[in-house]
Amino acid sequence: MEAQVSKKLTLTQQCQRMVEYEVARIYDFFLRAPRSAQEFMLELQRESHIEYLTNGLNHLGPSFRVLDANRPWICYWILHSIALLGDSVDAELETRAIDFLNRCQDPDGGYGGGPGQLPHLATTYAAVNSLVTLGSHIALSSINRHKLYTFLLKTKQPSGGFRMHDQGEIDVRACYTAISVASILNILDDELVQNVGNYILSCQTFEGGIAGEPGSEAHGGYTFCGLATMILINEVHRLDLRSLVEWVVFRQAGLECGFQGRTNKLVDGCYSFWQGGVCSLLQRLSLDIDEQSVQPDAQEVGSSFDGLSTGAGTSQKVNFNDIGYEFIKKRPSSQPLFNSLALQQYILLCAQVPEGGLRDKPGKPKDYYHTCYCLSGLSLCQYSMSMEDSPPVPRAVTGPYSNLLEPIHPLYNVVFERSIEALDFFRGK
Ligand SMILES: CC(C)=CCC/C(C)=C/CC/C(C)=C/COP(=O)(O)OP(=O)(O)O
Ligand SMILES: [Zn+2]
Repeated sequence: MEAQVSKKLTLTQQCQRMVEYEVARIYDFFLRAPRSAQEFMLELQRESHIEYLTNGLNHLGPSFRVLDANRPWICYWILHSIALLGDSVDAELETRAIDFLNRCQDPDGGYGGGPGQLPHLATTYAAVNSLVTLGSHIALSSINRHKLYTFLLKTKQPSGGFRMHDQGEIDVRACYTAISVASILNILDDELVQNVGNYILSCQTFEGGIAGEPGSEAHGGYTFCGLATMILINEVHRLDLRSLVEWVVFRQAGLECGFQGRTNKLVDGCYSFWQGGVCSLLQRLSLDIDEQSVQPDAQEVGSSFDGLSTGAGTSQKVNFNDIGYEFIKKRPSSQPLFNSLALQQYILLCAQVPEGGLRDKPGKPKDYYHTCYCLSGLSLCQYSMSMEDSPPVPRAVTGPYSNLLEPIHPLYNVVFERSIEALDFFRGK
């Protein structure tokens, strides 16, 4: 009887078995295939992806009712994916996108999910990142920064957290989206930063990862948001970085070596960015992690990462708006914290749909969200072994070197060059 009960599989275990079977089938086919077929399977189908994405943007008009409260997100996922693929939209589509996002901008600041909808932090982040990705003077100057700052202050809570929207939920996503847009727009100040670090700290769990809110389970999406926020407000040393490293390195899992979002859950292509992003940020923090290892109390003292302030125990006034620039100057440790080649194989063989678009895992349909975050993760992998200013060496890129994507700024997840252009543009404001 006991033996029978123990053989019963939970739903997650049953799904895990089905995915394992499907993944084993794909890898078996790949390993037995002739070299030319293997090369094809590992090729990024750039043209098909661009076609799938451009079609999506063309259909984002008023008749596009699916995900109606999410249209700035669809814009961001598509525009960012196209930019990662080294392409851009034509002038007419660009003008339509700017006009549409402008109609989502609330007269009192921030962006809603569609024209006339309540401003929301998540769609504000998506709209700002879309406009930064478009990058033109018209796109960047369409953002009303003064009103946006007022909106951010309205969402700010005394606990340090932010509310997603008027009467909305308070969580780590809200902190990240608020701080990220304030940072790239050069409007981040002491008032917005006040107590944010305490809130994020209260969400780091016993496992080492970060949860959406205090008392919840550590999750890759929130861990990226929490870690990026702590870096942007110059308080990353307050996290327990060693336990964060230990948590994230074990999230690359399964036969397929993709990332899972949380312990004992299934691998999913989108975590290539959320968890891959955590690894990539931590790779640039290796000195701070070493410091915590030799001096466990470094967390408590006012140290912050080098290049911005002095060492432990001293507190020097930092210009928050310089952090986006300074962080990427930090030399990453030469080795990534995860198996980059195996993750690239997962993305290309299992998450890529050769006809265009990327997905969570075999058996799931493609969508713009997974296309965006699988490609963002693939880009992180490709550049994970390269030093500043040098292109990746061929052995760092799985498949042909023509698979190479544009690099991203790991704190904002916009194409690197556009992020610097936007930082320069708003610095002068
Ligand atoms: C910038 C921004 C808005 C970031 C959002 C970050 C993000 C992806 C958060 C994850 C949310 C969450 C708890 C998903 C769990 O879904 P699930 O239970 O279906 O998936 P799982 O089994 O993989 O955990
Ligand atoms: Zn996913």
